[in-house]
Amino acid sequence: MNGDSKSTGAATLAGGVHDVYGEDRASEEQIVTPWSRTVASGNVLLRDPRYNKGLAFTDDERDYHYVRGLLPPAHMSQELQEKRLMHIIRQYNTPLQKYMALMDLEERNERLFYKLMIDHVEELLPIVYTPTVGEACQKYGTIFRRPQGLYISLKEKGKVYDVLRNWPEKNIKVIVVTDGERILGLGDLGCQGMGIPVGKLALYTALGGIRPSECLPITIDVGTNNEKLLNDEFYIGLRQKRATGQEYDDLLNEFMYAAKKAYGEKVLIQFEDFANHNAFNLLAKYRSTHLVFNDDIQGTASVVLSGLVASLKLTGGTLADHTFLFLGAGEAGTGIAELIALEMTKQGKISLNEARKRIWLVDSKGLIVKSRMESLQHFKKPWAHEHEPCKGLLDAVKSIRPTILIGSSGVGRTFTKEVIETVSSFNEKPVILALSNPTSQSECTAEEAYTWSKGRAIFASGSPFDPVSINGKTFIPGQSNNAYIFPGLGLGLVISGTIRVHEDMLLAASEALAQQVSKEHLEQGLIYPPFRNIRKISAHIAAGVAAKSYELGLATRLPRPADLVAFAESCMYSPVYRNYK
Ligand SMILES: NC(=O)C1=CN([C@@H]2O[C@H](COP(=O)(O)OP(=O)(O)OC[C@H]3O[C@@H](n4cnc5c(N)ncnc54)[C@H](OP(=O)(O)O)[C@@H]3O)[C@@H](O)[C@H]2O)C=CC1
Ligand SMILES: CC(=O)C(=O)O
Ligand SMILES: [Mg+2]
Repeated sequence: MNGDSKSTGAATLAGGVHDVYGEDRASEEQIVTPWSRTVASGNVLLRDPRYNKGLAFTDDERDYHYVRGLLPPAHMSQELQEKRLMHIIRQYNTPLQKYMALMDLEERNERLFYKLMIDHVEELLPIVYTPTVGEACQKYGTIFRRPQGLYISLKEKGKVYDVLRNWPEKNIKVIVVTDGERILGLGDLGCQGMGIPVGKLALYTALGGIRPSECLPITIDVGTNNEKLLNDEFYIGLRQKRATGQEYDDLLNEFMYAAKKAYGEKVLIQFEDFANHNAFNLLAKYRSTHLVFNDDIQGTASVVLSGLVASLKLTGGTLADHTFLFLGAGEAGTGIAELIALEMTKQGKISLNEARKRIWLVDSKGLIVKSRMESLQHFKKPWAHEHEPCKGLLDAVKSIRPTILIGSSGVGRTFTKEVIETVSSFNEKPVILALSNPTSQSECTAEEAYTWSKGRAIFASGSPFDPVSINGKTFIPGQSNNAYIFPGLGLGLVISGTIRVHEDMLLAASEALAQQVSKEHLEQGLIYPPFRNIRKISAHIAAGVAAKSYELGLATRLPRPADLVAFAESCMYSPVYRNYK
């Protein structure tokens, strides 16, 4: 018995605080009981990030909730706090310091964090999301302070449901899950991939309006093959090589069914940054039993298709009039290719086979052609057309003569001067998308695309680039990133009570996004609307997705709201401080 003052004779410790539960006096060997109050008032209220509002507590609130004296006497509105925080964040020298400051803020004051994110989305997105989140994942063990999200490792096999029940929130609507094997274009970061689900879910709230308490970031830790991490004393994950085969499948399966048991049939599970040897299989296995989608395959496809549809207004022609060449034939590349082909079949009298013939992909071994069929992974086979082998991208560009060039290889600086000059030599307005993240892995920079194409490229990239000035003309590069799609897509699925994701919903999301591109945007060479309008954009995407879901009979929230955009907007989380009684 360690907390009994009678037995020890010491009723107080540490400046007179009554140590009722004995934590302070317990020696390191003694066992203590973790304990916390359940009603948030006083110091507990101030330290609860969901309810804390710092100096914005009114005098009455300070009285009623026992915080008088726990705060300095001044009052500060949320707007003034926001101004102060932005000032502090802008003082930091490096993006990683800003990232850490923002994560600390989220831990301290959730509403203020989201107010900042929403009001300064263009400035803060590159911090909380790509590219900075990539660096944060690489250094996650070193910068680790408090855990965010739920870790399910091989050690939890057989207990996954219990682990999910440990999460403090019970009403979960969206899970983003990774196993950390393909984090952006940075490869296997093991357990440190947690930064990605955390970042994606912050965007679900800030960009898509899903309540923070309804979001659950999860990392499944099956080990890592990253030697550097395995030898890093600060690594936070299991120190073993990745489990594969049955052992991997069993843990994933246990997780998928435990998630449904814990949160219901309609919990949305977004697969994120799995390596392609698992990603396609997981999607195929669970798409008919769970509400799932793979962001890298499907979300990316939807955002890229949207940008391409918008770009047709600049280049002319229909999708089927274009020739597409991808560098990278993995999740992103083949996912985009499939959706483009599907859209072509919907637009015209063209078969899927005919549509696919307009699309070519290059992988690490060269152009995907028929003669390679035997050795190709299943997701590449539909793209193996009759053609001579081409070793590198440049040869493929010369031979295929694409009108649209898309980078999805995860390898930086692969769109060389020669590649861009060649593609620009036979296109008045070449469409060039350098999708790979983070910035270091981008196939080219915005400046390179505009300079080497002599200002003619219609360019967008996965990670943001600043505007570029060439010979007095300013070019504004767009960001082609699935962050435009998944928050609105998820919102649409959640508010309509959708039970399964259908490809037509991805097309609906894509179309809704393309509709937000105005004439003025196009005149500036932009094929995506600015992120600053993202909440409105997300509401439109959500409405498009929900409408499609009702049409397909997959929505369970009845009756169908008449005005789905207004309904989506009304469902969105607002970070404005609430009054407490
Ligand atoms: N902008 C956005 O919204 C998104 C961007 N991405 C980015 O796209 C990139 C790829 O992701 P993902 O498709 O999931 O990855 P995958 O690993 O599934 O695919 C990568 C592909 O690139 C090929 N590749 C690798 N190196 C080379 C090379 N030197 N030359 C030619 N091809 C090469 C691989 O070839 P092989 O098959 O032969 O190994 C593979 O086909 C990442 O950087 C990721 O961050 C992903 C999703 C969304
Ligand atoms: C954006 C994204 O999902 C990726 O790069 O993996
Ligand atoms: Mg991803």
